[in-house]
Amino acid sequence: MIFEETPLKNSYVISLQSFSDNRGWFTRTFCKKDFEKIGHSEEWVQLNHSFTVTKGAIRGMHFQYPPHSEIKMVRCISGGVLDVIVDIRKGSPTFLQHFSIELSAINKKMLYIPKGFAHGFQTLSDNCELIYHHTMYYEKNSEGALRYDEPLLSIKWPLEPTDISERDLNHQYLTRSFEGIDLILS
Ligand SMILES: Cc1cn([C@H]2C[C@H](O)[C@@H](COP(=O)(O)OP(=O)(O)O[C@H]3O[C@@H](C)C(=O)[C@@H](O)[C@H]3O)O2)c(=O)[nH]c1=O
Repeated sequence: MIFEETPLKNSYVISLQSFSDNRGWFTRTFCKKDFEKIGHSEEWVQLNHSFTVTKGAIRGMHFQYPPHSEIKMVRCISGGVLDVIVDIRKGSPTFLQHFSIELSAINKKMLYIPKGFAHGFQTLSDNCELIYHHTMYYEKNSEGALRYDEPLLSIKWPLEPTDISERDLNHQYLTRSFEGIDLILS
């Protein structure tokens, strides 16, 4: 596994190393020892899997408020997505900056998303499947979100949005008073 820190401190693009032969390939997607090198010691307590039918669909930008802030790791196992994270850590030098990367079944890249980030993606093909690892249990009442079209973020989605959930269309725009997530409370 190769870990490359993104410009947003503590978030990583992880490239997997595949062993190929005539049968196909084999790759490791998690190793406690390797992840300890980037300071990861928490347990994954939930694994989730989503399927999105339509190319151009957007899901996001989601996070959980403290004390349920979580580390997330995402991998696309069918199709491809533009995956986007936004730094909403209070006091962070990269506060409200975002990073995006294509994750696909072909490139097998994973994104490691620390606490205090919002996450979302747009599908670049039909029939996209994503696998998520989470260090916190899903807490409906702690869900938070930014809008995918938030002007303070200026995320450039590559495709015209084709499908967005009612919930995601109803998130509020940020106000200038938004100071971010205080991770001391996590
Ligand atoms: C996220 C989640 C949802 N649910 C339920 C709530 C709801 O009835 C149904 C669908 O939920 P949502 O509409 O929030 O699904 P979705 O919009 O796909 O939410 C996901 O979006 C991406 C961007 C993420 O980063 C994920 O962590 C997650 O928030 O599944 C769970 O039971 N457990 C979970 O962990």
